[in-house]
Amino acid sequence: MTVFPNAKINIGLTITGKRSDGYHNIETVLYPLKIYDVLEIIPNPDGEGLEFSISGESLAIPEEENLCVKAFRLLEERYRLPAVKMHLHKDIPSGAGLGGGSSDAAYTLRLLNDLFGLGISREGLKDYARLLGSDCAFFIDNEPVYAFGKGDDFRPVRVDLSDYFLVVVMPDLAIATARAYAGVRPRKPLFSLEAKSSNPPEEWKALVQNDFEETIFKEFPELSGIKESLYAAGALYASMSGSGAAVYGIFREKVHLPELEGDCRVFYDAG
Ligand SMILES: C[C@@](CO)(OP(=O)(O)O)[C@H](O)COP(=O)(O)OP(=O)(O)OC[C@H]1O[C@@H](n2ccc(N)nc2=O)[C@H](O)[C@@H]1O
Ligand SMILES: Nc1ncnc2c1ncn2[C@@H]1O[C@H](COP(=O)(O)OP(=O)(O)O)[C@@H](O)[C@H]1O
Repeated sequence: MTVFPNAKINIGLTITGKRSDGYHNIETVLYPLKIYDVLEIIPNPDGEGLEFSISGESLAIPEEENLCVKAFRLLEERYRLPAVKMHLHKDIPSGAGLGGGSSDAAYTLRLLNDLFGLGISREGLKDYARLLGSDCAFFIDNEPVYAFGKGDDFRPVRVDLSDYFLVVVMPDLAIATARAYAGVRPRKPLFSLEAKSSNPPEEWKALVQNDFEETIFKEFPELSGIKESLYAAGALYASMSGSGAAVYGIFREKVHLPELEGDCRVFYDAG
């Protein structure tokens, strides 16, 4: 069976404190994007365990560190899984703040559960996903949410970008999430992102900000340049997603940005 793990953006992100487990408490809105990887899992009656293969965008990690493989191992320890072949085709850029690896992991859990009738509930799948990464559980339901705590507790929000045109720009650089968190000083939120995100995107520019931008834009000024280009092209709201490096713009109308396409991957109508 083949499924299409999708990406996400963060709409606003406040880092409110450092936790005793080394993670940070955050407040953010997670919103699914129409940018996809491809994941196929089929039974492999002549094989043993997991046969994993990968194509597309290259990842500089060994197979056992791939989040799809980690998700398989997590369930393999707890359930009787038949031998499978799993193929992942990567198109979602990595180190982008688009959650591609987390989505691959969540879709692996969902697909194994469906294929082999494991009977794991939605909440059970989210609990397994939380073991694989803070972003991962979001992709089980894949609905817009206000995320808090480590970023893996959720409440539904009324954010709907389906009438807008979303552009996601990924420059040729990757940012490691742990390093991005290490550079940020936590702060108290000025207002409730949960409440403000239900205001229309036209009002977000003055209200909704991503705390990672301050430090990451200093290190990579080209990202701030991309955000300015998106505003210059008429974006109602533009921001870096999560810990970067992707920057997105929300537009009222369809746009084409050839000036950004030379140095970056540009995804149109991604919302
Ligand atoms: C920043 C966010 C915003 O949605 O996403 P990305 O930009 O990575 O997509 C998330 O918080 C990332 O989630 P995820 O990418 O799953 O991170 P994890 O694997 O859980 O953690 C990677 C590392 O980031 C740091 N980390 C992560 C989450 C958190 N609330 N506090 C942290 O300090 C920790 O150093 C951890 O070791
Ligand atoms: N299937 C996967 N796809 C992408 N990245 C993966 C995957 N498995 C493990 N990783 C690792 O996870 C990290 C990035 O995860 P990803 O969710 O794609 O990006 P981001 O944290 O920028 O949203 C990278 O260090 C990458 O090596």
